[in-house]
Amino acid sequence: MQSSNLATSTQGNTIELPTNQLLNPVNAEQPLLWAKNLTQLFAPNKGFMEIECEVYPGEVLGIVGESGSGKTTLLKALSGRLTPDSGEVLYRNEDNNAVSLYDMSESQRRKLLRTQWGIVHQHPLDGLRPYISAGGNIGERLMAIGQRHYGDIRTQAKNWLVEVEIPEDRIDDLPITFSGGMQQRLQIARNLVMKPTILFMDEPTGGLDVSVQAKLLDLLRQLVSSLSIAVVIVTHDLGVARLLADRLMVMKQGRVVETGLTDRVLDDPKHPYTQLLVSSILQN
Ligand SMILES: Nc1ncnc2c1ncn2[C@@H]1O[C@H](COP(=O)(O)OP(=O)(O)OP(=O)(O)O)[C@@H](O)[C@H]1O
Repeated sequence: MQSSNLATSTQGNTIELPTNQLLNPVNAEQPLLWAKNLTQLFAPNKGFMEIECEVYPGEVLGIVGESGSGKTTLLKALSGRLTPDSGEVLYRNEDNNAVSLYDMSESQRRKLLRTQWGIVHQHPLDGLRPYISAGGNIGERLMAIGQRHYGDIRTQAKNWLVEVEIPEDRIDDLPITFSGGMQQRLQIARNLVMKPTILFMDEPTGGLDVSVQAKLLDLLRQLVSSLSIAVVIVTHDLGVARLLADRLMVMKQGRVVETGLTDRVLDDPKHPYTQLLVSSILQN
């Protein structure tokens, strides 16, 4: 198992990674995050049931399924934002200890989310502070992990704007003056600047025009692979899943009906529901 604390960014810059991030996800043997018998039901068949899943360091896990199958609710529970009815979510922390997300205090969980994890929402303004500058949106996350040097923070914010293809002279502009695609790229920069161990994304390209979607997907793919971050991405778009995910979990009515490597699941689906999902894409 190889580990390193340096990686090359999409712009060729060297980016420092936390020492607990592994650059060779395929050999990572222990999950970073895992769920045991996780259930959350708002009403019969509304939510998710008896979920068992693991996320390994550096891998991209895609959660796919039709609208209403429970993907977003599951993502919220996995990312510490929704206490489930029953079951456990465990996380391997920086000391290599397994900690139970919902046994922590609310403030410990919030701190974990602020300092070690990233969350990219479908609607960028849900994940940005609209009335502080673009640079401030990025810098705030660095301050959350204890950085205090204003000059360094501004330099890193500028580098990340460039990384996500936003002109650096927009650093003092408010996100509300940005296009939807730029806002989404800023949200991604805000989440990646503190080098999270896990990034949770809910339909990150969902609200964007098709041409903007393609560019953003390409950028995401490059960033995720160069930083070797573990990602859990919810999408109903199998094209997005194919492009980004190493492994897929297919959900139907709150249950996981199939899991496997992305190419296997999409090219040779075993469950009739997955077969239906895949064939409906092929017919479009
Ligand atoms: N807070 C809530 N209270 C009651 N019902 C809810 C709540 N949140 C979600 N649901 C219901 O749970 C089910 C699963 O919703 P969820 O948003 O997780 O599905 P999804 O697969 O992400 O769908 P979509 O792709 O449309 O976002 C839906 O029937 C939804 O209406």
